[in-house]
Amino acid sequence: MIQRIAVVGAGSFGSALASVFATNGHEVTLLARRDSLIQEINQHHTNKQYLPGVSLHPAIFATSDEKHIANADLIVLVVPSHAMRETCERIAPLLQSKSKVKVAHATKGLEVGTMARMSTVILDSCPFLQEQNLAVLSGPSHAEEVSRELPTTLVVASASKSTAEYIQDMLMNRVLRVYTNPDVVGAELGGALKNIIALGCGISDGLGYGDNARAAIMTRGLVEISRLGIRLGAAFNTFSGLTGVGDLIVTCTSRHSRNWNAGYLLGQGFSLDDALQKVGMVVEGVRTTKVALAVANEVAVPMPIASAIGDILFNQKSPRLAVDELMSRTRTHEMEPFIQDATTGWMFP
Ligand SMILES: NC(=O)c1ccc[n+]([C@@H]2O[C@H](COP(=O)([O-])OP(=O)(O)OC[C@H]3O[C@@H](n4cnc5c(N)ncnc54)[C@H](O)[C@@H]3O)[C@@H](O)[C@H]2O)c1
Ligand SMILES: O=P(O)(O)OC[C@H](O)CO
Repeated sequence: MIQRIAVVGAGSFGSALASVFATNGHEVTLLARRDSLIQEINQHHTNKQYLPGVSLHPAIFATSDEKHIANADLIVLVVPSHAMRETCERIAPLLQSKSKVKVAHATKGLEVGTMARMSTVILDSCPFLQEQNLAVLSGPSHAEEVSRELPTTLVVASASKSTAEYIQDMLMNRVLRVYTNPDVVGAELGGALKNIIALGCGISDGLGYGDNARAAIMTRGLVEISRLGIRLGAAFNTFSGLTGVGDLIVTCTSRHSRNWNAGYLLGQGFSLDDALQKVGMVVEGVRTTKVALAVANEVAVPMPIASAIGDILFNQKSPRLAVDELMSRTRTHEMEPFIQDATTGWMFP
């Protein structure tokens, strides 16, 4: 059945998702802020700043008039994490009489200050919404490829199977395969925390270190983010799925990745401000590093790689020194949790 979908945020991923929904025959309104972009999307079906060389589906209707949100069957929020609360607070009055509307978000970050996941921010600012109607879109899905209809997989996570399946049904097509998952916490944390590790891989590549170093950062980085995620309530299996290792692989190895590119520039010697300016799109990993380190400290989860990245980002530590320090940490076992063997002294998983 044709559904009315309002996509909020006309950056690279909002535009790509709007195009998928429109390709699948749904009625799509794309909420953008700049008049020039609205005209460009409606007249030329492009978004050259964020998706150069891509043709968006011509049926997408772009507007800045948020009243359109009130008529939607599904609202998809694709704004950066730092804009999620103000966006939700602004649209809340439009939704108050529509407590049953379905809301999904595709934002991969954590809120600075509250340390909250995005679904918590949405429910905090729109308390009349029902958790059962909320979903998270995540997984390895660079906008540059989704918008060119290159084969991609996504996960829609929701506490409600029927909400997840409703959105799965609207998104799936011959080039987009969508899985459902009940683990909202895991999907949100996997998507947000992998950005920290992608910054680290970019830094290592920017320093001129090789494939061995990148593989080490990805693997040990996955251990760290899973450890924190599980401590915060995520399911272990989610970190070995598309929203965990899948998204980690794509973000740590792709030339499209905003986080990897920002890290690469830092490794090459650019300042954080210059690196962010050069990337020109949202680099969620920077704020997420700050939040993750604060949370990890609170729950006593060790995150040596993330800490080193935090020192490079916020304490002007030289990337080369940070790598040297990581390499010379006290020797340890690979697997955990460990059980001490009284006879041999070895620890076994
Ligand atoms: N780009 C991708 O491939 C991709 C894929 C999956 C998920 N995501 C996630 O989607 C979210 C958006 O990323 P993106 O890559 O589309 O970003 P982007 O940098 O391409 O675009 C950001 C958009 O947000 C808008 N924006 C910025 N500040 C805002 C504010 N204060 N209020 C309202 N809107 C604001 C900008 O105008 C722009 O339209 C991020 O959390 C990102 O992690 C991105
Ligand atoms: O380009 P990045 O690094 O922001 O990553 C985008 C998506 O999270 C990839 O799935």
